[in-house]
Amino acid sequence: MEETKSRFKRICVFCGSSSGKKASYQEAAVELGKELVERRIDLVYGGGSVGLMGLVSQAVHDGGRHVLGVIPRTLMPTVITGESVGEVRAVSDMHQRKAEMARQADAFIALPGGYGTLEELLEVITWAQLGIHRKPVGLLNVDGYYNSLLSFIDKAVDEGFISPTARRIILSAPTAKQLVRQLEEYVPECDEIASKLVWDEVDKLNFVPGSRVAT
Ligand SMILES: CC(C)=CCNc1ncnc2c1ncn2[C@@H]1O[C@H](COP(=O)(O)O)[C@@H](O)[C@H]1O
Repeated sequence: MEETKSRFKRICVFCGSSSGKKASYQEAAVELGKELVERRIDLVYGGGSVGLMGLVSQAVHDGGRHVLGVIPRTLMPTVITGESVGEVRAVSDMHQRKAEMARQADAFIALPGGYGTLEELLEVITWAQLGIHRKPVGLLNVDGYYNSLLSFIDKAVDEGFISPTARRIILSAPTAKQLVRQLEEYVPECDEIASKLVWDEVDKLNFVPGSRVAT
């Protein structure tokens, strides 16, 4: 397979701890893993081997890229979340896990998933809106899984709860190849107020103003 260089060193993937009912969800998780390998991008994710999380991490590991699983100590027993491949970093709670995954990544992708995936996705979007980071965020909209979420967000824009600038934080595409290409081309727009906010070092998620990606 020919390798393509990327502006990203490591991407964080949020996805279901279940596999979903359609084979297309599972195929998309493996496809995304292979796309990261092809572009020489490492993975950070929530650890373990359950559901789509297991499929994407295995695909990246099999392709020879580094896999970092960030997992709260409580979820570490393999009877709960399964064996992790690659490096495992234990953290004390779910909040630390999200902060650590976000700190380690240059971009975020959400595959289909449930509450956990939505929560992680919406948090990094909110952080982008507040200027805590300017890393791209993409939805892998497999078989239109996220159509209703995207319609809801468009309604929130129409109703005046989300600004058009903040709407443009979320990228989406039906395939991994298209989505990663969009993430590569993403140019963050800065809300005037957010751009003036000064966040603590801890909160900043390695964002250096003026740099193309996180350092
Ligand atoms: C006790 C139990 C149900 C464990 C198995 N389940 C899990 N194992 C690992 N990470 C998870 C688990 N549930 C939620 N997460 C976190 O939330 C996301 C998946 O949640 P969900 O399946 O979409 O909602 C993942 O990205 C992960 O960071």
